[in-house]
Amino acid sequence: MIKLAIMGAMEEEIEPLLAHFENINVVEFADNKYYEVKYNGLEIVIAYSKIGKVFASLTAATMIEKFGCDTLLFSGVAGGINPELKIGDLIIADKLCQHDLDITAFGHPNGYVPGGKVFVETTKSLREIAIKVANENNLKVIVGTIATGDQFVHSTERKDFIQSTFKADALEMEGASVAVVCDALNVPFFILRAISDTADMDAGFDFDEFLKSSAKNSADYLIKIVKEL
Ligand SMILES: CCCCCCN(CO)Cc1c[nH]c2c(N)ncnc12
Repeated sequence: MIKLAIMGAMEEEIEPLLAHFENINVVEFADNKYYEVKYNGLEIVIAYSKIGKVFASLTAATMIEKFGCDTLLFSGVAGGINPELKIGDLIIADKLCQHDLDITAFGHPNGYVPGGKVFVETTKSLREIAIKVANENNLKVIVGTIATGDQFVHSTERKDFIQSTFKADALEMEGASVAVVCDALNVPFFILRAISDTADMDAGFDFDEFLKSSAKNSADYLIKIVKEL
């Protein structure tokens, strides 16, 4: 029997998820709120971390170490890099990296530190369930690389650096840290994002306009996946 963690970074990313549940028990811990529900015979813990890699690491580790979750699904929005990704489109990460982790001064590649690895792969079996659900629901999703960093990217210069350095298809601010935590703790995980902007000079405006609708796209798809677990 799996105990499922469902995580987002912002309240707007989990609000459309919480809407599916009732009898929610709220646990306050480490400056955050964890929402416990039962659904389809599953025990689920839902939380939003707050923005950025540090908060996301704290929440992912807490859901696993304190709440005993043994599978983690992330739902949220992202900036699109791959021109195939339009606002509202869905991307499933097959691997993730940290675009702002940089000790290149010592000859190391971008995104690498000793003992770490540039790319962390997500769990294949969870991706396969997600693809099956997408096919059954006629949903267009792409599978690709997501780059994570502690900055809201709103310039083609930074976007182009991330694309050329990591061949990333989308970018955001939490996924790779969730990946490192789950990988280290041996917990299967899945990262899903819907595009809210294209990380260029219009990113801020587009993000404000499309956060809600894109977060709902991601959440609605995630719920369909949860039903298959
Ligand atoms: C109040 C401002 C909240 C920004 C949080 C954005 N999330 C971070 O995970 C996703 C995201 C969407 N578009 C992005 C972009 N262009 N750069 C970085 N991250 C993103």
